[in-house]
Amino acid sequence: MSASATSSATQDRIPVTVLTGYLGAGKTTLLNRLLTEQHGKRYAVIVNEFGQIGIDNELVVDAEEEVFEMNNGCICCTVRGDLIRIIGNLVKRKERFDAILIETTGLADPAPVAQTFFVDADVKAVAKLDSIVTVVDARNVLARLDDSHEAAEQIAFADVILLNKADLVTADDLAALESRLRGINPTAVVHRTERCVIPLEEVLGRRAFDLDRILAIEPNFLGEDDHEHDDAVTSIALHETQPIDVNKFNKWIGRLLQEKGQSILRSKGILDVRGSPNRFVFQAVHMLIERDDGKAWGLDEKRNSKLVFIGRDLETMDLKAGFAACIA
Ligand SMILES: Nc1nc2c(ncn2[C@@H]2O[C@H](COP(=O)(O)OP(=O)(O)OP(=O)(O)O)[C@@H](O)[C@H]2O)c(=O)[nH]1
Repeated sequence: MSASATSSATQDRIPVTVLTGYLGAGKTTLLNRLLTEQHGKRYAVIVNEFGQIGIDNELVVDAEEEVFEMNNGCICCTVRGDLIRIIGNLVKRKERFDAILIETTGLADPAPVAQTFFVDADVKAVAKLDSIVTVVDARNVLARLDDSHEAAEQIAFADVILLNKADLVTADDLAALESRLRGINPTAVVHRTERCVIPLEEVLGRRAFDLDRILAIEPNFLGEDDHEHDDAVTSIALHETQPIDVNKFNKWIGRLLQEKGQSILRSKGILDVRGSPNRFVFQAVHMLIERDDGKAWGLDEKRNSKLVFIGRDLETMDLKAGFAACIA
């Protein structure tokens, strides 16, 4: 193939941006920000989450974009086949998409995700990895670097880092964090952000992914897949069909996270609250809780509640009984 033919083939491949970062760092916040900007482009979004009940797709803004959900496992392990299949299907309709955005679970090792774009011949022919964007939670990252190798991998693989939640730490903390990040990854562009506010062009279409840099960190990148997970982190998904009493729920969850928030890394739910026409959206990172009104329930819609916890020792916390006691 001539050089010009190669470069035009490369240009035709659909660019893929991988959004990664530890649980609760701000990946969905970033995704929503990108999707609501006036970009005039059409993106396909692939969301993978940890936990059997899909909540993230409901938290992604109601944009024009089509959202594909992969909930049956971690994107870097069992659902890689799904990823390959979804991308294959997407590019068949390529005229409709300018780029693909993939939000990984907070526990994903980005290496096997990135690897998919180099080792799978079908994917490689149609899509190219544009960049890996890692969102870092300024408040919790130091603890996570101590106890989770995924957090370090996500930073090491990044082409762009958003040092997010700048509002929750001091300027001195931010400077210290930034130098810690630089120690792990000297080449990524680091942006300090609050709620992932950043111009779209700093994140998308960077053409930043550099295979040689990755091979220098992980020489076996294109070889065998041998990544490991922190098996101590598990998830529990709860489902209720009867309406929830919001006061009981707030009291229960407040106390639970106060007492167990170190072990509960992330929790989120979309609840059917008695007397409310809207979904009640709850989310927390450790003990920091946010509550919001979500979309209104449709008149014929079957209302129900979903709640997911991700963390350590969850089976000791009687979560099912606690949630059941919040029924109105
Ligand atoms: N104070 C503060 N809160 C933030 C910021 N960015 C995001 N949040 C909140 O942090 C929580 C987690 O944000 P998400 O965007 O859902 O994080 P995520 O990385 O997608 O979470 P998972 O997909 O569960 O791993 C939400 O309650 C956000 O509103 C920020 O800059 N400052």
